[in-house]
Amino acid sequence: MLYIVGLGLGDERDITVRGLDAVRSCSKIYMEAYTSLLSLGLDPAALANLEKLYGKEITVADREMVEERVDQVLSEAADTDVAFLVVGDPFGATTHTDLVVRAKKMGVEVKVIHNASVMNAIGVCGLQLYRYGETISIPFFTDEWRPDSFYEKIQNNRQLGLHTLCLLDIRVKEPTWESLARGKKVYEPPRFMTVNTAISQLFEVEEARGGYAYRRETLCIGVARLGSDDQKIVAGPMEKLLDVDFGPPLHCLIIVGETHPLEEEMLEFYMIK
Ligand SMILES: C[S@@+](CC[C@H](N)C(=O)[O-])C[C@H]1O[C@@H](n2cnc3c(N)ncnc32)[C@H](O)[C@@H]1O
Repeated sequence: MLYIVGLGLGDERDITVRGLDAVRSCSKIYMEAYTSLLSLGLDPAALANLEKLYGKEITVADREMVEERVDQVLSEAADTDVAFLVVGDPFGATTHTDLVVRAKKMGVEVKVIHNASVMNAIGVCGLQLYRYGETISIPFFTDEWRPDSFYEKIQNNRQLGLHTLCLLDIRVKEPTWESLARGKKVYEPPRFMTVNTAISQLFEVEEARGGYAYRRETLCIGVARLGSDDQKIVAGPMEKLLDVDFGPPLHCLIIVGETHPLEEEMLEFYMIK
């Protein structure tokens, strides 16, 4: 059996009771290591805390490993119980549908144990979840690569009066271009996009596109470390959020659409002074 277990957004104790029972019953535990800090091994204390609470050794599985060795994980799951841990919910934003499809094709039974995701915990900002449009991802711009296809999506959402959740790039274990050309991979240091970088990139795109999807005064909400004890949520005009220090990752950003009076009342609590 393959258990795909959501860990939630806070710390190791956010696992559900059902998730913990499943993990403790498994003989092998993998953890997805490309969409969150906790699982990145960048915080060794967090990993040690997980292992201590779960009473199991955890193999951190980076994107390369999941892509290249998934069949090995699935063969193990055909013979014994294996848990694959995902920070947040297994189907929140980074879907693990491909893993489920492959498992099912190999005849491996799958059980999913859900948890909170950035996609629903964001409700704490006060904007109603059913008034969001398409979620977008903002990638880091480089000198050669400045993809901005998210712009049309923001524009569509805003034309419909809907809010836009922007997920911000995480670059972990990315090989440098030069090392790929040389045929021997050397990895870039890990990077996480801040709310500030996301806003500067959005301004750059807006300027290049002629400017009508959003403006410097558009109301936005910057969110950092959602679900943890030190989460930070600040609402205000986009240009003012540029100067706010949101602290350590992970960050995301909301471009606010048309608001309902109750949404506005809640937003007041987060408004920049
Ligand atoms: C691809 S999603 C991962 C989704 C995860 N499986 C879940 O269900 O929450 C990763 C992006 O979501 C956002 N994110 C995830 N966790 C967050 C948190 N605790 N606080 C703020 N943003 C977060 C960041 O922008 C990050 O780059």
